[in-house]
Amino acid sequence: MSILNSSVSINFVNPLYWRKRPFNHIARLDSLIWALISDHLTCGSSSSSSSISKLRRPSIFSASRRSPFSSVSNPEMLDESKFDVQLKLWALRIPRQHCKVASRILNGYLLDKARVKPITEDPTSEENRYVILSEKVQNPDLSDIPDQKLDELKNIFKIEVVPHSMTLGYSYWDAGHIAHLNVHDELLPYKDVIAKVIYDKNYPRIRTVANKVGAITNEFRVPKFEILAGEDNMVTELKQYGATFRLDYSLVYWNSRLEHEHLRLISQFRPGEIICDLFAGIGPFAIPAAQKGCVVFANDLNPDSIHYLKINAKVNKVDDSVCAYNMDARKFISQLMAAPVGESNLQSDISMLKACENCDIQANEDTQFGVEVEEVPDKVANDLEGIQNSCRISNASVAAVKRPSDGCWEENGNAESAGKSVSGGKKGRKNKRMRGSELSNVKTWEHVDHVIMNLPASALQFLDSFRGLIQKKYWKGSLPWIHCYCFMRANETQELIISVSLFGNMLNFC
Ligand SMILES: C[S@@+](CC[C@H](N)C(=O)[O-])C[C@H]1O[C@@H](n2cnc3c(N)ncnc32)[C@H](O)[C@@H]1O
Repeated sequence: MSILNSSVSINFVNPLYWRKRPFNHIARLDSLIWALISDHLTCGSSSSSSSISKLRRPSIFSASRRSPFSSVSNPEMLDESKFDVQLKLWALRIPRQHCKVASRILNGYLLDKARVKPITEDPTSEENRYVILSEKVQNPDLSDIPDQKLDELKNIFKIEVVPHSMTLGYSYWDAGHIAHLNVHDELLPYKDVIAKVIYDKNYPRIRTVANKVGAITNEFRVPKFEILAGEDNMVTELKQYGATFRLDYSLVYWNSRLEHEHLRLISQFRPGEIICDLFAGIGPFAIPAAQKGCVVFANDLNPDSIHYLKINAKVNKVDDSVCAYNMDARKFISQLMAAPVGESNLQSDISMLKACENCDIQANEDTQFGVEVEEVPDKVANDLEGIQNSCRISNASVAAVKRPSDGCWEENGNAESAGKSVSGGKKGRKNKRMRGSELSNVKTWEHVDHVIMNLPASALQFLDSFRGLIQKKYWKGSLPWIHCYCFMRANETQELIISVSLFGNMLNFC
């Protein structure tokens, strides 16, 4: 069959992409530090104040964005309004007596911002209040919220959705314990004094001041840092749209500026869908997708990323629906989606198992944030069966794996919703969270809804792994969406990239 049967979406990442994104908290921290640097240098010496006018602005202040500083040599002129972030959200207008129970039901879907209450007064009536929904609820039809929760709400009151906007301003923004700098060449002679000022003025809130050195060249896309002041500890915790992420900046890839892109893509997923993330990092697609009720097979070549991905799955209580793998993406997808055919597949099952075992979390290793992550032994019913059994499944005894002809979700007596899921995943399986035993029945050679390939520098080169992978005799329902990120040079067009990537790789459905 021809390529037309494959559904591939290529997300073009324009080099200016990051600059177009709204400020995020890391960038904002850069700005605050920049203010501090400016302050220190202008106040500290007259010669440095003259050099300040020649200083290059931090990268977030691109030509397309005005600096928050009207005059960089005068910190008094800091334009705080430039730090404003406008949130356009949805809220439920609810009789005030039902707010408490509504908040309980909507747990995980409420606005989750430090120091901001998700319940506020209705400006039009004293009898009601607004329950503000999180950014991940993007549609006023509330299709991002599980049906079961909506049904529960509807049994109590009539749901009324209203738009709600709010501004998080300069005073709102806070920073984690790491001040992460990107000191430009002109400032390098001052780097230690800059770090000392930041550290002294902000300790104990900021306990580590680190500077990024050199360009990122390694395959794991991890920047190198030098510690300029404080303790050598790059482990931190941050939040994105309600999910918590732990990571070691010195070991894994992380870019807070991708938050909106993560959110945009996840808003396309429906509960019950099967997602494969080939370059998952520490899980910014995988964790929220699982929170939405998807089943996620997440892979990354960097063992440290997988270590934190597993921790993050546990911390966010979705470890029963995220399977983590530590392999090269090409091998991962070929093994994940290949139909089981006798002995050759046994080999791949075993290698998948090994890949999983290699990155097991050590018992009680990550205790610094007060959560202990325990070793959960792999429970695999039968090595001869599908590779999905190689997931580390907690709190579940794995049910006997069904033959490919069995309905994916029959176990719930919900074959119809299974049918929906596999035939294009309109609404999935009623948003029910996967349990380990159900997860073990997912057959990724029969159906996958979305594949994420977020390694813009080279993801296109992995597209040929799909050639001949999907077998018509096993496959059920529509073909997967392949979300493949790439950079686009000025002299390239979307059409060119699509034609080279797709026809060059001859994606097909055999
Ligand atoms: C640009 S990062 C994206 C990570 C994550 N999706 C995110 O948004 O934060 C790309 C990831 O691909 C991983 N990676 C690089 N080469 C890989 C390969 N051949 N197979 C699997 N993962 C790979 C890196 O370790 C890195 O975590």
